[in-house]
Amino acid sequence: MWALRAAVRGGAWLSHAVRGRRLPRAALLPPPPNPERTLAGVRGGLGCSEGREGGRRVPRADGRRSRADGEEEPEDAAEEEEDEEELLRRDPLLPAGTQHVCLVHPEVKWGPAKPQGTRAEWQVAEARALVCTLDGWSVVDTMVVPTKTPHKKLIFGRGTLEQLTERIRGSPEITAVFLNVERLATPTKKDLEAAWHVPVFDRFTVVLHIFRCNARTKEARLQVALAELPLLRSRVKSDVAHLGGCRGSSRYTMGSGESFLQVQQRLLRDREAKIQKALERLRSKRRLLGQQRRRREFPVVSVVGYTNCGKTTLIKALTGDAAIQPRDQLFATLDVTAHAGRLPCALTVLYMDTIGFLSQLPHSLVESFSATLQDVAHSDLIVHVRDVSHPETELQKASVLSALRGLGLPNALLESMVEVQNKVDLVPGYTPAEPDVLAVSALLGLGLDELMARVEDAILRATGRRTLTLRVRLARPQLSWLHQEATVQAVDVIPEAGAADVKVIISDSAYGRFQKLFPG
Ligand SMILES: Nc1nc2c(ncn2[C@@H]2O[C@H](COP(=O)(O)OP(=O)(O)OP(=O)(O)O)[C@@H](O)[C@H]2O)c(=O)[nH]1
Ligand SMILES: [Mg+2]
Repeated sequence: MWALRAAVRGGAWLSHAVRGRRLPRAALLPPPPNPERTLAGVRGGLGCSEGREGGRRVPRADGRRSRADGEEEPEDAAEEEEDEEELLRRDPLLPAGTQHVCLVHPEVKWGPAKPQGTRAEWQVAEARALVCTLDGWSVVDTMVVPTKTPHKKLIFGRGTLEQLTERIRGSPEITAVFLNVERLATPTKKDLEAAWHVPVFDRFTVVLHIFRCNARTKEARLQVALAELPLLRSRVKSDVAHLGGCRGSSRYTMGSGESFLQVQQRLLRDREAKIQKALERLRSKRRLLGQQRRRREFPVVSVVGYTNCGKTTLIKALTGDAAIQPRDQLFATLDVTAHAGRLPCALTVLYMDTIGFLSQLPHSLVESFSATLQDVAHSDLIVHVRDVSHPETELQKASVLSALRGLGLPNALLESMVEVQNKVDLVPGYTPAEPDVLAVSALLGLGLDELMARVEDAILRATGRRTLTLRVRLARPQLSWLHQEATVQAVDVIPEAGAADVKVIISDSAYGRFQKLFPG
């Protein structure tokens, strides 16, 4: 799934610090002479229009395209598409092939840095699940290592670090270390790699990689590219610091008047602006689709929850959509997708499958995906799915609720949220402690009728729909209008009157239009 190289690199030069086994070949290359080329060519993707040849556009020396009006915009849709594809081209984050990972979990036992509401063993289980999500990766050793200094450069005290180093270096089967911290500063990563002789990864890189592998639509892929920028920024800084030691970081390059660092930072700013612009284009298209959907008045049910809790499985069960493929994987779903389903009253609703939450999800990842989650704000109902078989189910719930609060959703939407406790088949004799929740097994189809009835009730209330029986004349187009604009539940024809009594579920606005069109 992944090509080699970028595993331990923050650019080609990182390798100076990482000597030992299994070094990627490209990491041993000398630094390229031209920083623009370094980013655009070697790292693949920064400064995306630089270095392109052929075609109608000629890049300026600074890599930007000029237009008569001074605007720097793609000229047509095909070019936009091409630009987007180029933004998405990048080096792999993790090495390819089989990896035998040593999972190191720094445990803070006391003080303000001690994580609340969780236990080391649960955090280790989640970290293990993240590693095992990667193709060909397995955990061969797990160490929970106490630390009083998690914020210091090397995370552990000297003696502990020495013991850890001895154990890792004494285990030749270990090919990588997953250090279960949110983000590793580049110098820390380099020092640990130099000490341990294997690549070291943090949660950010692993989660980002999983996101990359699972992002299907262009929007999701661009969001991942946006989330990657902090990683590229810290690499640039560290590359420059390294260069400073051996070649002089503030050297001005190619007569441009910019220092090496400035060139690279500019390329990153350009890249960020281009990604934002491409995302905005895609989002405005989506907004248009949303408006069309609203015009047709399909109520929307957003299905949210912690990753792997069973959201996709539940939607599949509720809609019977055979094309949906749930997977036992963290972050299997990265795109918001809509699936039509019918409620018992025959009303069609759209279930929106959403990206799952993860506690301690790196901030920039959450931020870059928050626009996707903004869609939740436009739904008529939120269904919060929980995996009650998970040991950390309460913590997961708290983490989802706090993320939802952070989205600034309307109060009415938060208050009407339906909680679904899933995977009850894995907890024999399970009964929910709370009165208002529904216990289901999406996989076995248990409890779904009750859930549908609850969704129906909430949707009718939230969308101002009601059930009415309307007398229509058969000679007039009222019945076909109702079929199109409302949900017809029953038609009782009265032949002698040339009329019918029609039972419909109809929104307030549609009923208003009906009365105007067919007065009397
Ligand atoms: N035993 C059991 N397994 C379930 C149930 N619901 C889902 N699963 C399993 O849980 C795993 C994850 O299911 P998904 O539906 O992909 O979960 P998700 O919440 O969409 O996950 P992400 O998209 O990765 O956030 C799959 O292996 C499902 O078969 C259930 O009710 N019982
Ligand atoms: Mg899913």
